[in-house]
Amino acid sequence: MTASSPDALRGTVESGLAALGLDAALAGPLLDYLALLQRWNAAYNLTAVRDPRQMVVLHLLDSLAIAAHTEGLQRLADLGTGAGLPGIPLAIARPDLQVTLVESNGKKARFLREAVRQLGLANARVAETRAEALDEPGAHDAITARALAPLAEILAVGGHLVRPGGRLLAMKGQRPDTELAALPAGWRLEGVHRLDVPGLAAERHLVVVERLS
Ligand SMILES: C[S@@+](CC[C@H](N)C(=O)[O-])C[C@H]1O[C@@H](n2cnc3c(N)ncnc32)[C@H](O)[C@@H]1O
Repeated sequence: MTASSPDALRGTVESGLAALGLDAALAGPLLDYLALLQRWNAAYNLTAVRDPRQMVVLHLLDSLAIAAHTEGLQRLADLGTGAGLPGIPLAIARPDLQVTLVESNGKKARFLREAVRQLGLANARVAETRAEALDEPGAHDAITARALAPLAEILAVGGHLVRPGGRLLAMKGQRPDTELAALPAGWRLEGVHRLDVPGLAAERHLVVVERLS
């Protein structure tokens, strides 16, 4: 059995889910998403990560490492979601969470619509638009962003989507101290949380910023 065989991949997903305190039953739909992503990636170039085991760790498990921080949220917008990261794994893991996948690139949005349809994700929808043009002021409990922009820029393009008291959940590598020093007025740093991504040695952090009332 190689590290990328179907059984090995399932094992990596299941042990990752266990480490994150998530249900092993999520492995099926997560692997369905991965298969779809691999299939479309051949023609659409959706992600530079092509090795299946790397895709499990860097995409699925990395996204799910913030699942615990979405507890209690009802509406979330994932800005610059690309191929659906972290939005689709979160929508799979949290069927009670309404996820809006915000993506301006037409090819990626097309993939997202197909993924939502084929995976039967009733709690996810695609907004093919730039985040700054999304006319849903204060409609979301939180916005997420991974590999999108510095914190101040994320808030400039998508801060209007967050309700007062709601949050930005920004996924970062090393602790982004320079970005933290440049937070705009009207926002308060709630915390910087170290993320443990199963199978990943690199440092990962989640920055949580609250919109003041
Ligand atoms: C580097 S990719 C990251 C994708 C995904 N979040 C991930 O972690 O794999 C950034 C994505 O954001 C999209 N994007 C950039 N600026 C945007 C904006 N203002 N509104 C919506 N999407 C945007 C790009 O089209 C691209 O797909």
